[in-house]
Amino acid sequence: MADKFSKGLADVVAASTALSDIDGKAGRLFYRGYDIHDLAGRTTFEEIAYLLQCGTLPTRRQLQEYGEELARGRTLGALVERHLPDVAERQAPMEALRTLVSLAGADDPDKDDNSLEANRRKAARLVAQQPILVARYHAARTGGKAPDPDPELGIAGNFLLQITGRRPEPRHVEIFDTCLVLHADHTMNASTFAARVCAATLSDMHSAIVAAIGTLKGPLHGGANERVMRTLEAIRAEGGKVAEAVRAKLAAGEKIMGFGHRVYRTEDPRATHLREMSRELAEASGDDTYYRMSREMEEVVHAEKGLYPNVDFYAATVYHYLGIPTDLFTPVFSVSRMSGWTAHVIEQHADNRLIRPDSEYVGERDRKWVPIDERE
Ligand SMILES: CC(=O)SCCNC(=O)CCNC(=O)[C@H](O)C(C)(C)COP(=O)(O)OP(=O)(O)OC[C@H]1O[C@@H](n2cnc3c(N)ncnc32)[C@H](O)[C@@H]1OP(=O)(O)O
Ligand SMILES: O=C([O-])CC(=O)C(=O)O
Repeated sequence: MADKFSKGLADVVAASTALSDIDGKAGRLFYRGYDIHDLAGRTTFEEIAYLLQCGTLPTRRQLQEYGEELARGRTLGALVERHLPDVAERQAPMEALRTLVSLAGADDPDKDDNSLEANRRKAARLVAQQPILVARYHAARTGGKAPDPDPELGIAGNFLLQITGRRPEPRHVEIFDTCLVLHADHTMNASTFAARVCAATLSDMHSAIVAAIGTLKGPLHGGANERVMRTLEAIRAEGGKVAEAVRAKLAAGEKIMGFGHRVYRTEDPRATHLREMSRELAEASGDDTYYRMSREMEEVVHAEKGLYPNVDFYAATVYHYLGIPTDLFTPVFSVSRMSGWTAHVIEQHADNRLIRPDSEYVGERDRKWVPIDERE
């Protein structure tokens, strides 16, 4: 029996990892030893996925080969193709992804193989397929057809192309690529932990990813980015009184979406980049209302609660200005985090032990069993 109970496993070290590291006091984040500030804006998402899954930043040749593997891997299987229209009609985006990734597991050529090599191949396919699943889902529900991926564009550019139906501006591609880089991995966040718990039973890669998608969906985790935008939209529709709206929410005991973090005690280093990209896109769009509202919200929440924005806060307006539909914000998060989740499953399988914590029993004890006819 463990001697200490920590609600929400706060401050409990639940795994060892060589993938990412956070200094919550200093507000620093590292992927495999590289400072996020050195990676953001300088590396593509494909380089980061390779870094997480293979351990080093790729050479040009390795990146070329990895790009070819991703291009081959993005073809969807027969089961996914068959069920996609129904799923798009009946399920909300994150539910749909949970279903479609589960179906992709049945289609996967390595489905019965948990070896390191098979896991790496599955990881590349999952990274390649996730943006396609989101785009195809969106096309199916809107009755359109997603444009074919353009071999000149990477994952970021092709995603914007397929979602908006237009060839994206080069700067928009750079910005979105940076967003994907910033969301790729984040130590023992809830969805990654869920993936590792599943993988630690020696279950397969796709099962672990389905667990992760279901976990990312929640509003206290990845689902917050969509809620941020909905909050901004609602405040704008009611006259744009940000300070008043925030104070009313706090007075009602509501949480302000996009603020606070379990680990950071200062600014989330990803928010620093996202704020700047939001500002740039807002100014270029000719309507910076949502950016200005976000700045004001940040000031009020800090003054009232001492809380900082997390990764979900400015990601919302960045995606909005890039023309991504609001209900696809959390799916976009999953497009990036797929690189981290899959790397964590590889890492878990490579040095496994069942994850099975203890619980503190708070129920009644010593109750007497009573036959069913004598119960009241
Ligand atoms: C990618 C991501 O997952 S980033 C996080 C995305 N989630 C959100 O943005 C949702 C809003 N934020 C939150 O709910 C929390 O800050 C979490 C879930 C991120 C972290 O939760 P925890 O570490 O468990 O902190 P907890 O919820 O206990 O908060 C500590 C205190 O700060 C308050 N607080 C924390 N976040 C907020 C917030 N966003 N708005 C208002 N108050 C907040 C809590 O009410 C609590 O106050 P109390 O001690 O007076 O009860
Ligand atoms: O680490 C966390 O708890 C949440 C988070 O910021 C992430 O998953 O990116």
